Amino acid sequence: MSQIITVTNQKGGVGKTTVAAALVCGLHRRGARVLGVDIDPQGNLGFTLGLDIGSGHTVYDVLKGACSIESAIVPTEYGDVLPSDIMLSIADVEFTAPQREFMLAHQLSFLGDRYDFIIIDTPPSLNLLTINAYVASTGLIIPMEAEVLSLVGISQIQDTIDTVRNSFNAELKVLGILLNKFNPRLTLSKDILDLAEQIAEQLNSHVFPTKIRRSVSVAMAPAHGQSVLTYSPSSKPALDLQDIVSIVAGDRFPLPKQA
Ligand SMILES: Nc1ncnc2c1ncn2[C@@H]1O[C@H](COP(=O)(O)OP(=O)(O)OP(=O)(O)O)[C@@H](O)[C@H]1O
Repeated sequence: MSQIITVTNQKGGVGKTTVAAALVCGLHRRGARVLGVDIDPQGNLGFTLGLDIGSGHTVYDVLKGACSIESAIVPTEYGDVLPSDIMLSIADVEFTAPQREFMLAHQLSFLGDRYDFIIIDTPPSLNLLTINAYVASTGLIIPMEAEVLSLVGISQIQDTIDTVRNSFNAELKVLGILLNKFNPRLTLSKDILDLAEQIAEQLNSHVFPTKIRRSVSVAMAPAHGQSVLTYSPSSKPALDLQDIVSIVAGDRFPLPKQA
């Protein structure tokens, strides 16, 4: 069975796409069969993985029932991708069918055992698409920027997780909170770590022991159609993200020797 992991936080710019792209690329390099699903209308996951945006079917077409999920998946050097579409921004008003929370889970079920991992990148909001991702998922990773404002609004994610667990997907787990743009030398970052640990406890989860350090290489990688993992593999954030990939990959998919 596929492990389906959604990278989520309704706050913008905390590193969702950075983490999702690193997971797709890192798991693919370890020989896992991996699909990245981009449900953020901004389309940044596809862009980061080198996709030519706007050239084929998208997850929007799939959810509308206009094409099969198989026909919309695009293989890339870094793993398969189901690209996003700006039209997803009106999904909340457009998709009104009963059971609309299950649209994505239903479509992913057609893939059977084709993938070991499906990684879903989400928009900075808690809308119908985010709920669809939570309903389809086995686990969530919540990236947070290591600053106070990043913690504001976290209770809304908690409420959404509770709703999904109570009504749609009782098995949904929070795999962990992932602190990003972390500066271990700042006292503030230590205070943030304490707060993040309290939040994680409320979610029955933990803060990943590895924090993602800040580096400009992360911001430069998407312009080259790459995750920071391949764009700047020895940079601090790439090393940190490799740790997270290792945790997700487990013993089944160790890092190949030449990587
Ligand atoms: N560790 C880091 N060091 C430096 N810059 C980073 C780091 N992580 C992310 N960034 C930069 O921060 C910005 C936001 O990152 P990203 O797009 O991954 O966040 P997001 O949560 O997906 O955003 P959105 O909510 O808009 O979808 C990008 O410019 C990215 O390059």
